[in-house]
Amino acid sequence: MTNDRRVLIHPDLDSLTGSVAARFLTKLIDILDEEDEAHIVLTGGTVGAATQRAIRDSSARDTVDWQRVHFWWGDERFLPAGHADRNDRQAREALLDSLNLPEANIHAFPTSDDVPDIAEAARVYARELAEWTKEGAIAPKFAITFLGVGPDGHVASLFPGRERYRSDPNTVIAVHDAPKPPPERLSLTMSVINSSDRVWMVLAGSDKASALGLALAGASINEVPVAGVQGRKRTVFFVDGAAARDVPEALIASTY
Ligand SMILES: O=C(O)[C@H](O)[C@@H](O)[C@H](O)[C@H](O)COP(=O)(O)O
Repeated sequence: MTNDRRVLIHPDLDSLTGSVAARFLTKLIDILDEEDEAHIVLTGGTVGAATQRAIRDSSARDTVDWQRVHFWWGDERFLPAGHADRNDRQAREALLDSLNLPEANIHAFPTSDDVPDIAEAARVYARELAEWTKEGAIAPKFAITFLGVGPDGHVASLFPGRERYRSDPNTVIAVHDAPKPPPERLSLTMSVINSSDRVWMVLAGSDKASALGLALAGASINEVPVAGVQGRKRTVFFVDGAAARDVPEALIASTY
């Protein structure tokens, strides 16, 4: 199988999230057969959260040795601890609180009350990433990075027309002007996202169709940031029929 970007089309959101959950748990078991631990990057957003709930509700959930799984985030809203809009709070409620998972395995971005200076918060998370990064790598060995995709084609908190964020040589950036509220966010950079073994994007709804179609038709990363996403081994778009409206036929791997 090549590393070409693959599009898997599902009839609706529920079948999409159920399929991703089943694939995720199966892949994680395979990975843990080979590796001592697995590092996973979670995403914020509604489709990401629905996917997390589907993993939580899967009958196969507890076949995974969660003690050996670490969770990170692709981005975070720069808000105080426990704020309802924080991606880590939403992921804990949707999935992590249901897992037999050590707290030390949860690598959340700093909170705005703990580290009030957002630039320092970005440096704090970059240091934590570095603690788990092997010699010669730029980030921990992320087995799977989940990403939601915005209607404008943003992923994590990398938005169109903000070249300075995507080409930043650091691993974590502070975003001050996010068009998706809240404006202050922290985000992994594209190079870190693309250092992942696998990037799995989850998107549903007709409002995502244009961005996905443009990205797959060769739009620039500046215009449609998702166009710049490429995992080291696999890059998969899990979509529903509405989001797949503009996907070139040749790129459709499966329709369920
Ligand atoms: O912090 C965030 O908001 C997310 O990380 C963001 O990148 C999200 O994944 C997309 O905006 C898609 O969100 P939906 O899945 O809700 O459309």
